[in-house]
Amino acid sequence: MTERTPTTTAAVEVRNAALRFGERTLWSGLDLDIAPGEFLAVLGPNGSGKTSLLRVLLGLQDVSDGTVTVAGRPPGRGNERVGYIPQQRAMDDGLTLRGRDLVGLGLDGHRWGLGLRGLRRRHERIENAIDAVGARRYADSPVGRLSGGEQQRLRVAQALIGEPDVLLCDEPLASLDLTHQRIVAGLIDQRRREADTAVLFVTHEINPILPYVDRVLYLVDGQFRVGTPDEVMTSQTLSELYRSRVEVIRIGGQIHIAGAQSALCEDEVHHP
Ligand SMILES: Nc1ncnc2c1ncn2[C@@H]1O[C@H](COP(=O)(O)OP(=O)(O)OP(=O)(O)O)[C@@H](O)[C@H]1O
Repeated sequence: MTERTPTTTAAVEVRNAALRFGERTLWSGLDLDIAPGEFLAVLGPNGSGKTSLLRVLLGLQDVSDGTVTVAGRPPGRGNERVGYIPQQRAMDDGLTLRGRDLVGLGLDGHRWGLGLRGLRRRHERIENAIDAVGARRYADSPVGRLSGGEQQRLRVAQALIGEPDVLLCDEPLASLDLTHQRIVAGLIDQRRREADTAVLFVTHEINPILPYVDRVLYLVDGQFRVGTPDEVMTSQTLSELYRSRVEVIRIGGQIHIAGAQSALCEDEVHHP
């Protein structure tokens, strides 16, 4: 096990940050502290800058203004304390990499020392990660042959094996069936409860993760709101953000959004 020092400061700190591409401002004046163990959902229509925010936190994109730290450091720079679950995409059928090797890639960049002891520790960590996501049955299969849900469980194991303090998830439930959505969302929630990992979860559909969400960051066309789901997911707040009438309806513990504006796409299938 990696030694964990208790974190008292924010896991992610964003100060007065802006991101611009040419004339276009995706967001500006963004202040955000994400606490250890907090689950933040990042919502918004296509092109509002959700993935770009993750890219900033991964160190793949510089902010135009302001400052950002992730797990106590500037983003990127080989920060082992950050896990990333990319958008679900089917892997190439011909990919012969085995499940356990895919999971092991999540340990690259970690120091294991030389010799058998290091190898044994690495092996144990991989086995534990595979068990934690219930992927033992297909851990030795070529990943290209696995179903989307099985592949996604392995990606979760790969992201969690480094014991991250911050977990960045980019629509990890897209194209999973309801059962697998529940399983994957539950695994992510379990991690933050057991290990105080802060979670940033980009999604178009809040309902599968609603029981876990502490706060929402909702981005629309350069504007944003941050708050609890009860504060942000209201007709008034979303109408202000979209600058047109939007109805938020809560039925059976779920949130449904209806709006005149075609830009709204929370209830549509996304990224076919
Ligand atoms: N490096 C770049 N240069 C110029 N424009 C960019 C760059 N990266 C992203 N953009 C633009 O910024 C906007 C936001 O993109 P981003 O992928 O962050 O949106 P998103 O909210 O994740 O959208 P989606 O829901 O469709 O995934 C898009 O219009 C995109 O074309």
